[in-house]
Amino acid sequence: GKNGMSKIYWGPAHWKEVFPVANGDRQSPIDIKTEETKYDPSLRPLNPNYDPASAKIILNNGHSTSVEFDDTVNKSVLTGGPLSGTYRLRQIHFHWGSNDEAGSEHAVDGMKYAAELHVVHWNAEKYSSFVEAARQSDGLAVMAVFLKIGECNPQLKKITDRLDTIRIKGKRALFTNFDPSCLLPKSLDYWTYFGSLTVPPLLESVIWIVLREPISVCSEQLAKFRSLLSTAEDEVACCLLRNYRPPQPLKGREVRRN
Ligand SMILES: Oc1ccc(S)c(O)c1
Ligand SMILES: [Zn+2]
Repeated sequence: GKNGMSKIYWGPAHWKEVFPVANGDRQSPIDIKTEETKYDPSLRPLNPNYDPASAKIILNNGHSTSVEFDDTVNKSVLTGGPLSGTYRLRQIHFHWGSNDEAGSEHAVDGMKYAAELHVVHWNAEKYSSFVEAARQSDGLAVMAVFLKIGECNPQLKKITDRLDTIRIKGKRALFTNFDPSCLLPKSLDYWTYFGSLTVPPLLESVIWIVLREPISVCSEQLAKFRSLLSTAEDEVACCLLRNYRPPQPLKGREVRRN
């Protein structure tokens, strides 16, 4: 990690030294080459069904900001799409860059968006906890939504307006009555492939569902994400300017589309 003294930057290039799976066969994110995606008629429509009462807190964990949901019961779930069974909503979080030109993790024909939202679910039908599911090849389902620079997003404002109260790493605040469907685009058309977490421990347990239509975000809203701190109270302040992992080798994987 970073500290005031020796600036040891623990960036993505170093992760393989501690997590060898960083060089695995199903790492994320990837650059989606649209001409090579394969239409799959067996893919069903996505069916997100979230209860706003499930939202609990908004958190700065030092490498992103997340909204955490009550995942002790099947109140907010995702079914359909490529999924067999019911996946329970756990949290949403964001990835962004130090400028508006890059920041998304997945790319589309080499093009990056300004940021990316991850809506994280776990297979509560087969496994008894998120931590157990995160170790299974079909344990997690993450919906990725691209954020494209444009109009300020009134739904995203509910989140960006609270970031000044959780600037320091480890800070959290109450955050309820929030249905993350409000951050989804009109079309739920998607690409899907088998991948991993994009942050350490980079576990290869994610069924990725990347929505093809982006939502909008304005520069001022992105600037608020960058003003979060990656450092705790007792450390020299360091801004969370960027937290996206670059695209990883496809290693023969197929990307399907509905
Ligand atoms: O639980 C998760 C944490 C981080 C990331 S990038 C995920 O995709 C899931
Ligand atoms: Zn993520």
